[in-house]
Amino acid sequence: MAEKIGAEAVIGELDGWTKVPGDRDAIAKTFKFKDFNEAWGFMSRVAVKADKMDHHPEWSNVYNTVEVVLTTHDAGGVTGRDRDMAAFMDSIA
Ligand SMILES: C[C@H](O)[C@H](O)[C@H]1CNC2=NC(N)=NC(=O)C2=N1
Repeated sequence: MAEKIGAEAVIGELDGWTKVPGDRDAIAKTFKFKDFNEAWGFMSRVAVKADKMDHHPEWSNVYNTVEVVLTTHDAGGVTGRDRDMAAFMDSIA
């Protein structure tokens, strides 16, 4: 199982990610795109990556905005898998 490293460690390394409020150890970011087509393209690429990694975001989409929360349920918090997924999202957004 992936080891919990914690939200604070990861938000210190990445731009624009924050710890979710409350007790839950998870990181969040809101991605804004030009329009729905750009947002959906991003989600499609992330979906392929998530399927390959077997690591899945919690997310929602409204038009050009994608809100993402990442945590590792199995580990009860943020792990390197979340950091890798967050970095991938940043690299293609
Ligand atoms: C059985 C399967 O590998 C697990 O349920 C995976 C799937 N995707 C997952 N995604 C996330 N974000 N956290 C997990 O703990 C997780 N576990």
